[in-house]
Amino acid sequence: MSEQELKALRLRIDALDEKVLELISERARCAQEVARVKMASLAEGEVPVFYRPEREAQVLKRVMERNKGPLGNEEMARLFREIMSSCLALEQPLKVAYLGPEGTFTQAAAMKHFGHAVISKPMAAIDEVFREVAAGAVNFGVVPVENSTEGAVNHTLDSFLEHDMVICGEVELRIHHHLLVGESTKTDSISRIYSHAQSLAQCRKWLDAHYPNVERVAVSSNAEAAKRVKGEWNSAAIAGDMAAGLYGLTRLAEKIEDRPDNSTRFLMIGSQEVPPTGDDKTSIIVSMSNKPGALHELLVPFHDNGIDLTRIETRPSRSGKWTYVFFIDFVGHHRDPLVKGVLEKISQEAVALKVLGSYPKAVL
Ligand SMILES: C=C(O[C@@H]1C=C(C(=O)O)C=C[C@H]1O)C(=O)O
Repeated sequence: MSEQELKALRLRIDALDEKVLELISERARCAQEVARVKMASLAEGEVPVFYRPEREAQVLKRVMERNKGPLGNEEMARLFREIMSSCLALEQPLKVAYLGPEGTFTQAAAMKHFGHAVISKPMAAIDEVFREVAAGAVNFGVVPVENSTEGAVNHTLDSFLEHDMVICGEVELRIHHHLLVGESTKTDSISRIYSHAQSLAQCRKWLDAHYPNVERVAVSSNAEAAKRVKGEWNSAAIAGDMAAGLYGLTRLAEKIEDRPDNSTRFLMIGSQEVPPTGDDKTSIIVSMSNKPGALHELLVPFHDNGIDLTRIETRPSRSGKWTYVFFIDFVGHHRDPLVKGVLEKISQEAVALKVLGSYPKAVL
């Protein structure tokens, strides 16, 4: 390509960037106007709601539907995700607590869902995230809820039994683990591998094949594992890209998870009810009396009404020995007439029924 051609193309890009810049600024001014309208239409004593997850899901979906390339739909939606995040921050910067420390997959999930223009706060444990949200110190919390290889995150499910929380969103992340070492690690003398118990489990076969006699040490998070390795000559960590970058570690082996489709689902928790978008999910907790056929009774109304169950999990109820609660996710919104009918039917049979929230299905 000639120098002249290159110069002409760069001039075109400069001109386009100017237009993009002007359009983004115009969009941001619109968001400021939206904030003004929201404030002006408040009733006496009413708190303004700036963040509207249902609207954001619709914006992203529209972008993906209309995108003609060459950028892929997900790539384009990610760009718009960040533009919206910045526009919302002009209205009100969101405060988000997540399962920390910095560099965890939960932080990556928080950024994927809310974008980077949020004030984020790492918490030491899942229960702390719930408490921070309940105390009103942050607007939302982000916690892992299930992994495609290892199943439920029980700490999260149990925390829902203890706190009154509304689920207002979900996000899924593909989880890639790497074996990481620090500058001072002697790679032929590794005698200890740190990681979170879930991640050690997700890489069990790989570890059995490559480091069968090395001690596996479970720590509170992958980021904590990465942090420890930094100063030790005989240890390695299993963690993801964010932790590797944050602690300046190098990859001795990449993508070592046993299943290539290894993914984790995260929930956004808060106190805000989300209106329907037409493509929603609902999460409920139900406890049934301990009698034969109780689970069957619980599931029949879903089947009869053609409602798609996406997940069912059982946990001890913590209020009596050998009594259980069911965590159920299904497609639909609790305001849909069909879903309403099913929930009414179930509540007639159940000892207790709690709707944890209806929220847009993950777009990204
Ligand atoms: C602009 C609004 O407020 C926020 C910002 C949005 C955006 O930038 O598109 C969308 C929804 C809200 O989270 C709105 O409610 O429309």
